[in-house]
Amino acid sequence: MAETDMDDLIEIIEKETDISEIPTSLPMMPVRDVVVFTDMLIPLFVGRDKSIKAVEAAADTDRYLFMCAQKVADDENPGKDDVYQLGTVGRIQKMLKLPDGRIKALIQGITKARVVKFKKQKPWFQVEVEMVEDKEIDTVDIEIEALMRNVRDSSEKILALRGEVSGDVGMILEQIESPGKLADLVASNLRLKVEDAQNLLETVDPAQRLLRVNDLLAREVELSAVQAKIQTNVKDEISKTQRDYYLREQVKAIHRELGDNDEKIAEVNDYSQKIKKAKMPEKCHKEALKQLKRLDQMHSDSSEASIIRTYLDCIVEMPWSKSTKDFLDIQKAAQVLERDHHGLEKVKERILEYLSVRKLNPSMKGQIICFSGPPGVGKTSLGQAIAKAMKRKFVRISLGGIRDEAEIRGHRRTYIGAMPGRILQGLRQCGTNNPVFMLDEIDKLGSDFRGDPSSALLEALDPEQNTEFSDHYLNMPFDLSKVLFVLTANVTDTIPSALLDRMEVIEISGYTREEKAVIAERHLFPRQLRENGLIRRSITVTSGAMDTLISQYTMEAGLRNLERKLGAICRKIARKIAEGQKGKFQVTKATLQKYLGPPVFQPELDQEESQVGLVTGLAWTEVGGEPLYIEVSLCHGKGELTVTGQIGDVMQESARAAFTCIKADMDILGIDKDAFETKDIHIHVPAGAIPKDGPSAGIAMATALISAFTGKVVNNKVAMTGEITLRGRVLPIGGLKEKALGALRAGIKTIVIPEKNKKDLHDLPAGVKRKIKFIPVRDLAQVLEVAFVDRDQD
Ligand SMILES: Nc1ncnc2c1ncn2[C@@H]1O[C@H](COP(=O)(O)OP(=O)(O)OP(=O)(O)O)[C@@H](O)[C@H]1O
Repeated sequence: MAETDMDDLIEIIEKETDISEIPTSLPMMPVRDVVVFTDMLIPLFVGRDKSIKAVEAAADTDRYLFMCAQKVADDENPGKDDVYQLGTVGRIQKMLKLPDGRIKALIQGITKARVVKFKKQKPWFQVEVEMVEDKEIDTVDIEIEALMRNVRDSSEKILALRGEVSGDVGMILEQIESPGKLADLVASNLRLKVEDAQNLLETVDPAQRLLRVNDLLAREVELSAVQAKIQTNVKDEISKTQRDYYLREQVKAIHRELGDNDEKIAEVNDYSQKIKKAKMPEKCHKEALKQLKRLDQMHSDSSEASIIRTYLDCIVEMPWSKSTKDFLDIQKAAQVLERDHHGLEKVKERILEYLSVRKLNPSMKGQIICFSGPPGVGKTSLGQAIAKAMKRKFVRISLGGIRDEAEIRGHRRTYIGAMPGRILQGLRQCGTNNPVFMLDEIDKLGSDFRGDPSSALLEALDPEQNTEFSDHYLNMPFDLSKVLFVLTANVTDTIPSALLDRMEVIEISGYTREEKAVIAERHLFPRQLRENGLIRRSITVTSGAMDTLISQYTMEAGLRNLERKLGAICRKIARKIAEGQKGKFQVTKATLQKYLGPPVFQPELDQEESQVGLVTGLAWTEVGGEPLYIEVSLCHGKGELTVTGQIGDVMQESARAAFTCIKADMDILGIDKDAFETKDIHIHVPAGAIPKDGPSAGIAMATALISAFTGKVVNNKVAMTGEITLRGRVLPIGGLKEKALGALRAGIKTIVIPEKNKKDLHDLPAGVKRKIKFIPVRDLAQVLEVAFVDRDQD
């Protein structure tokens, strides 16, 4: 195999060889990839067997060798037709046998020759050749001279473009005067294709050959120029990349100096992802991006940046488009409500109606339900049950004592420590935009110079407005229309009327003893057992114990204290078990004291005997209904009326009205006419420290006054409620159910009620109606018929 290293510049051997001395029968060596020109000194690696043999045969004789190019470079064993007939006779100048069997030979081209005959096959090709000489040129004319100069220039140009030093070569080229030799030297260095080189070799006219070389050179110049340009572009590209890298590093350094480090870049990226994920409305999305851009341009340690960060955290966590799927299986919902709550039929029915409408009309505008009733009657747990039934999330916030509008609507972002309002905070916490949202204690909402929270609440609750609820902090509208608001209140009178107007109030009054016993047995006690780590089987509370627990250890409309007391019993038993005591524990009426100490309430005590001037009224307070005792005393004086016992204006007026009423009718009532001039009248309503108000004690006060003036004894088993007019008419009152339950708790057997309240009896639990006698009255005379104790009976 022959290889050439074209970068080793071939030397010009000027020494002339006598061609006639060269034998015409020569060993032939096919060479690939290269055409050997005359006067060319070429190093060859000879590897193929036949070629090695040919070189050895030449070396053994006079070192002449015929070299011709093979037509196909890959051909390992070319035949006579696979090589060009015209080649070059060369002379081996040096040769070296390499350890791997190959030969390295330095061969000099002497003359061109053509194969005349392929001789008998030896281990190598032996050929008969005839020498081919160049056409003679007599004189080098001007045209050839110009051509030669051109060729020299182009060669130098190429060398320069290739980045090779041209000094020596330029000199050598300058020294060559023969156009043929110049053509051969340049051609041998041009990295020509074998066909092109062979073509040149075969051109025997030196001028013609030079012309061709010139053409090839021109092409080569162009190629080299393009190549050089590409190279420059690549270099440019590399240096541009380097420059960019350098600039980027500088920008990074500047950012670092400004506090914009990698963390900040990561933070900004993180926020932009989160903003995308939050799926907020277009307008809000724009605002969020605006704020993010501001953050990006800020020093990350600045206080403003931390404000923006808190703001972005808030808006990306808002449930703009996250909602739970409503579950509206009415029967299942009924089961959930029934399982968690005993009684409350009307309330449950209303809730199921609501769910049914929602099922038929999913786009129904959010209605506002308000549960009103004393503490511990299950308002909150009903709200939770609604959420459970609909499979919605449940949020609860308490509005008690809120006076600042910003609590509802949020602070403007300019305030330090500004936050969104409680409604949006609640939504952010629960993570969906359609929870059951309970606003507790709406009746305790206040207002002062910091604004009116109820008006902000109105905007949040009103289905007409709340699609675009604007929170000051968020500073963008948030749609609250999917939220199911449930409000709770103890009384409805203190709820701002604009709010009250928009809600559907569902009254939940207290429970009777029987109801409490059932609820305690089914719900409260099992829960307390669970919470205290006890098993049901190990403890029993007898019904007698439960009854005493309800009547003597609690005095409430709801169930909170009862549950607390049951908890106390469970804790005591838990301790015993933990200390190693075994067996079953039974809580009876007799052992109850052991667990809870002496009874706290003695309901019958206050009214042990009937007296003159002492009447039992009924009050309706936030904690339910309860007896209200009215005392009247007469003492020596000038007819002055004093009313005490922390009573409000309305009650004061009611006392005056009652007084005037009986004064006007004193004859009929049998009151001594001097009594009003000679006696001072004092009406007192204990307990004096608790504020009381309302007109419903009117008939009770009138009765107490009459009793005091006439000396008639008032039946202590009769309670009364009703407003009185100056003409002695009895007007209706509110909260009859609560009052009746309170009276029952206090052991009252008869209640005098205004006739117009007769319709409310329908709503009373059957147990109450069974145990209490209700006497509807139209005027004071009818009240008195019931109120006074028959002396004979007495
Ligand atoms: N009808 C009922 N059936 C079963 N459990 C009840 C019933 N009513 C109330 N409860 C239980 O009584 C406890 C007190 O009820 P809850 O906390 O709902 O009262 P509330 O009316 O919301 O009181 P507040 O007005 O003070 O918030 C709860 O544990 C609740 O489960």
